Amino acid sequence: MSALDIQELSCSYQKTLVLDGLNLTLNDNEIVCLLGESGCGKTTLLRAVAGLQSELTGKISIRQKVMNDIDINVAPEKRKIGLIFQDYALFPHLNVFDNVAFSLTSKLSQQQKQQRVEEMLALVQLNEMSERYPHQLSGGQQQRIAIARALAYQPELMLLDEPFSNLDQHVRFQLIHEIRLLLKQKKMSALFVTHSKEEGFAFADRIALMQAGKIVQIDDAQTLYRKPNSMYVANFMGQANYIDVTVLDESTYQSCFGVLTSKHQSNHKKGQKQRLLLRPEHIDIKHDQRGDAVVEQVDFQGASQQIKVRFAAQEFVIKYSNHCYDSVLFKIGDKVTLTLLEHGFVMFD
Ligand SMILES: Nc1ncnc2c1ncn2[C@@H]1O[C@H](COP(=O)(O)OP(=O)(O)OP(=O)(O)O)[C@@H](O)[C@H]1O
Repeated sequence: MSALDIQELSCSYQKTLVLDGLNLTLNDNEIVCLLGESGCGKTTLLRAVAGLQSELTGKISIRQKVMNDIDINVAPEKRKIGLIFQDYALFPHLNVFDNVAFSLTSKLSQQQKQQRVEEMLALVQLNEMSERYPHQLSGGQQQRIAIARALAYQPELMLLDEPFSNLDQHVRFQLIHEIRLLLKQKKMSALFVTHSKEEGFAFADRIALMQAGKIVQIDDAQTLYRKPNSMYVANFMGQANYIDVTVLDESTYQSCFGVLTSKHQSNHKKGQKQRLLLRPEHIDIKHDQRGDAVVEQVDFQGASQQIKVRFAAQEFVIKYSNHCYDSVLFKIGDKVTLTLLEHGFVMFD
């Protein structure tokens, strides 16, 4: 059964289309990340699923129950969703225990409530802190309480809007892994908004990349990075070099690196021009006094060097891994030779 099904969803603000006939399905026990640049409609989509958005057309179903359709608009509190925001949204005047207990229905006895809250606090490993108030907790602890509160309500779907962006780098990735594990333990499906691809990589099973109110590609992180379906996706997912190639036959291409041979056959036509994607780690660099490429910029990044090189009248960005202590260091003006390493022959028109 799908946890969430969105069909042809459109939404406008004052006649400006923000969601444009968008389709998305979340599987059971799946975490999907909505990724995209600022203003592409991520939060609007999350708000639409939560029932907080007006001016919608299209259909939204949660666990096959229709929430939005022509003449249907189920109220937010009846959608059985857990919401987590960037600012934690805890009640400052309630202690941790009461914050977590807040959304529990009055149908539960006092003892059942106590049990549920204790279970949730144990889950986020904060049972020692039930008497504290939000201002006595770190940002990471407050977010774990917000998660405990959302889970206590036993939602059918979790919606998370930039939940990690107020935390520093170290706590952020620790919490991302912790909460992912927790959602998996609880077999919870979740839709998660971020503009950070690193967060998406770490937290989600699949990433839906949005552009101007549409999902342009949805896949796991490796596929999005290695097999982007457009230059927009390729550029969003990481640094990209492109070279012009001419198709010689179904598996060979003429390029500034000579003739390139792919292991796979394509249906490109002989003579066709294509743009070939080369990630910075697909190009090897070696010092060479007789080399026909020149180093223009070097950024030492600890584990690697990012090197800009001019070759064949264009600039290439190369990632050189400092895998041993005395790895070669490059400097501006060095003459070098570039060689292509194995890559996926991803090409665009
Ligand atoms: N209440 C509103 N009234 C008018 N326009 C709005 C309103 N809320 C959002 N918008 C516009 O709708 C578009 C999508 O906004 P949305 O907040 O969904 O984007 P987003 O992808 O979540 O962006 P960000 O990453 O910056 O949060 C933007 O162009 C935004 O300016």
